[in-house]
Amino acid sequence: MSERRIPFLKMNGLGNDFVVWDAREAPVRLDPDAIRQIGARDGGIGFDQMITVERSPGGADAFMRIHNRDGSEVDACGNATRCIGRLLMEENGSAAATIETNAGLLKASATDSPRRVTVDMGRPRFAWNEIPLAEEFHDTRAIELQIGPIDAPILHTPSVVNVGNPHAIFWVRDPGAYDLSRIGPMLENHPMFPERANISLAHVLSDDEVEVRVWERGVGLTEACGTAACAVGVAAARDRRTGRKVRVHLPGGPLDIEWRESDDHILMTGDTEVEFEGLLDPETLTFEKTAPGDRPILEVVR
Ligand SMILES: N[C@@H](CCC[C@H](N)C(=O)O)C(=O)O
Repeated sequence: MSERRIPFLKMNGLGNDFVVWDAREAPVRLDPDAIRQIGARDGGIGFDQMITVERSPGGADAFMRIHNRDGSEVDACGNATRCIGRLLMEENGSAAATIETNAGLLKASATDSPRRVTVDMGRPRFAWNEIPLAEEFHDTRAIELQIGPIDAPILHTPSVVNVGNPHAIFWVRDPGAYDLSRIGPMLENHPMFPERANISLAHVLSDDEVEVRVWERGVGLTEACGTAACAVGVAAARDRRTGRKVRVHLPGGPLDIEWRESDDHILMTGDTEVEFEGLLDPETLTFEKTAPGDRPILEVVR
């Protein structure tokens, strides 16, 4: 057993779950193999993303580093931003927190419930080379891409958008009717997406409600994906399928998305949950759950 076991928190946003380390005082370094091992649902801690809270070089309350369960480092995670926002607001005793990410500086703010958090995810990007796509398209509301037989495609002409990470959204009648665990990997790794992509199947229910299932890049099927909800909200409004405020229903629950007209920013509001605390042995990669203490939550992971 290693002398220094690393404290962690297990959290989730609508079932999209994370292990969280506080690396502001002492670095936490885990290579992709270790991330895959501890992220595994069978035998590991089990998570969709690993979140490392670090000191912010840009002067925000903290920097948030994001790894997918496959060990890849990525730039954005909407649900984790709400979770880390909640921890930082609790730590600072304030109603707002700033979070630096590789995708930019984000702001979390409190709502009338401590577990419900709003995050300003910044502006969406629509240019083909910002998604990025492998081919030039002037109109990214519906790009030429399809899978299945040429004359009877299974899915086709997705909207694409980057909200800190790449998303493709297929508009369908019934998201539940597709075998997303089979189709998802094909689309995630499609040559059109040089950095791979998060894949959503979306059905517009009304002017302010959309139902969505997501295949996340580097993870697979998840209960919810905050950036996918943002991407769907923006793509739906851009195409006049809905208004600029929508409730996105994901398998794990709803997220409220507003694409604000005044500054083009996307606001996302939804629940966060603390599941348990634990200690990881960085040598053996084994862990144990520990009893919750009576202290600010982020102190637990110091
Ligand atoms: N679960 C996240 C998204 C995490 C990153 C994504 N899988 C990617 O590779 O871009 C969310 O809530 O946004």
